[in-house]
Amino acid sequence: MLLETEGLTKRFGGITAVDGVDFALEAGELCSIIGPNGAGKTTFFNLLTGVLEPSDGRIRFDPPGGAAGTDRSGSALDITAASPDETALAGIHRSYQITNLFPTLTVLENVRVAAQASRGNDSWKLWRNVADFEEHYAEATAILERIGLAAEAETVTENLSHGEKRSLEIGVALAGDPDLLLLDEPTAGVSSEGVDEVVGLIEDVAEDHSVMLIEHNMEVVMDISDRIAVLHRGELIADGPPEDVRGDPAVQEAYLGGYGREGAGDDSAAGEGTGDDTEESDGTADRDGDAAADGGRRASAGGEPR
Ligand SMILES: Nc1ncnc2c1ncn2[C@@H]1O[C@H](COP(=O)(O)OP(=O)(O)OP(=O)(O)O)[C@@H](O)[C@H]1O
Repeated sequence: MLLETEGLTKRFGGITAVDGVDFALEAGELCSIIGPNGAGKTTFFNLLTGVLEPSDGRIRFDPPGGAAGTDRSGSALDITAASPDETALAGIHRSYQITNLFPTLTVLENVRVAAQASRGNDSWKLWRNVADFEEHYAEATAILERIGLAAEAETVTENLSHGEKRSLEIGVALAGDPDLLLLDEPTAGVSSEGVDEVVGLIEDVAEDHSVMLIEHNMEVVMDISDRIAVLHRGELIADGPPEDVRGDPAVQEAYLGGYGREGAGDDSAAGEGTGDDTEESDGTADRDGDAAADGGRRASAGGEPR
């Protein structure tokens, strides 16, 4: 098992955002995490990457080649209390829901800086070794080729299209050659033509990485996932292959609201669990319910001290 959580729980005051989640990911899997707004998906990612410390439970990570920077427990690393730097060094990288790029740096520089940072404690010793510096450029250039942005290497990042920025975020997450990539809504806000490109990139990246994906676009989720895990009010209510999850009555009730059910068109949308107000033509869940509260909450979630 590459990643395993046991009774993973996060409480914020009276709210239990992640509630006793037992989850396991095999190496090589592409697993989507779905669920209504506020279900605990981003909190789950924040726990796995050390942005938040669990209130309860454990997280173990067993990268194929081993990893430095965290305590070992048995054969796997116990990363329950690891910091974001430590989880990154262990081999878990992520892309963010809200862009995490340096807007005024070039596309190449964004990936190069990430490649350098992924080397952990050596990253600040810029003068240490010119060869290392060259290596970071070479890695960044190879990543730009892979994500289809080689021609934009010298473009200032803020001038990229939204879809290109999302691809670049995946490129940044790829720097340092992680074992597990966590992608938080990589198609959010991307135009329908752009979505195909981002999805193609995710499929390509999943060829040689394990991937966990938070995604509201059910067309995308059903199409590319090996497995789907469904969170509802912090609890894992379903976990299995797309065809099983799609037909699961509890999932239909909590989130899908008719999506993929017999008689419903494949363009029906996942929703908020009411099944009555979320029809959209692109198969994307309605996420507008409490946009204002959402924005404020995310700002505080991202900045919460450990
Ligand atoms: N830093 C925080 N402080 C207090 N409450 C929080 C914090 N972060 C998240 N929450 C609460 O935890 C619950 C789960 O939020 P989370 O952002 O993980 O859900 P989500 O499934 O990612 O939602 P979305 O699809 O809207 O991104 C919500 O009730 C949210 O308000």
